[in-house]
Amino acid sequence: MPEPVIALREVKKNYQDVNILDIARLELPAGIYWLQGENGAGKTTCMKVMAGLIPFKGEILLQDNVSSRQHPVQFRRLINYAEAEPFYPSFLTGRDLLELYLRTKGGDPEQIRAISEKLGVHVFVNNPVSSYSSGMLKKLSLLLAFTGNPALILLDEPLITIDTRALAVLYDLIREYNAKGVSFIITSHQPLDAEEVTITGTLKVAHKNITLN
Ligand SMILES: Nc1ncnc2c1ncn2[C@@H]1O[C@H](COP(=O)(O)OP(=O)(O)OP(=O)(O)O)[C@@H](O)[C@H]1O
Repeated sequence: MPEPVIALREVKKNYQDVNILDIARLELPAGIYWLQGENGAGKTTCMKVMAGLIPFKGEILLQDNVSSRQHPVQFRRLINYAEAEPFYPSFLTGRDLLELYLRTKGGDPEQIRAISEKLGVHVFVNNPVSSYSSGMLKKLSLLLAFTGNPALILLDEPLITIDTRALAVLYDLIREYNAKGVSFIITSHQPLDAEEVTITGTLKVAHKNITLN
């Protein structure tokens, strides 16, 4: 089996006393994965755990040797996450956030400028996020997910709220970045368009565990 892009070992996540995830072992080779599960099954929790954004028990390895425990900074640089319902401090502009991400995550500013124009973010990037519609917020969060040099990008419900033009751009980006070696895990209650992306496998979250098909 090729080197996994992400490997989970004995990962457990509780909210207060309630156990939400209990994953003994999961290894994913590079690819594009559709993460499925019923409402409340734990998909968003799983993504936040994978991205190192919330505390959990156990360990996650990226690219076989970057550990969530031993190399937390390097770990977070290799993984990007776009929230289902992004929320940013209202007084910031899209440009403030973009500059912060480019400063902390790095990556090619020209490439991000090009994506911004394709998604139409450049039109409103100088306005405070408090003035954005839900679709504009979503486009900004998707743009931020392509900053840096990630090995894995987690997209939580990326298909909802964006217009059809932005959706076509997003599918192009997923294909383009995947061809460059970037893996994706995507949650969606709607099927991903099989003509736009070839899914490597489906991941099912159920009974606190994740299975790969
Ligand atoms: N901050 C929190 N504190 C306590 N419980 C939480 C918190 N966030 C999520 N939960 C609980 O964890 C479980 C999993 O929630 P999660 O948001 O991960 O599900 P999901 O699969 O993404 O659902 P959906 O498809 O509805 O978005 C749910 O029972 C939810 O109530």
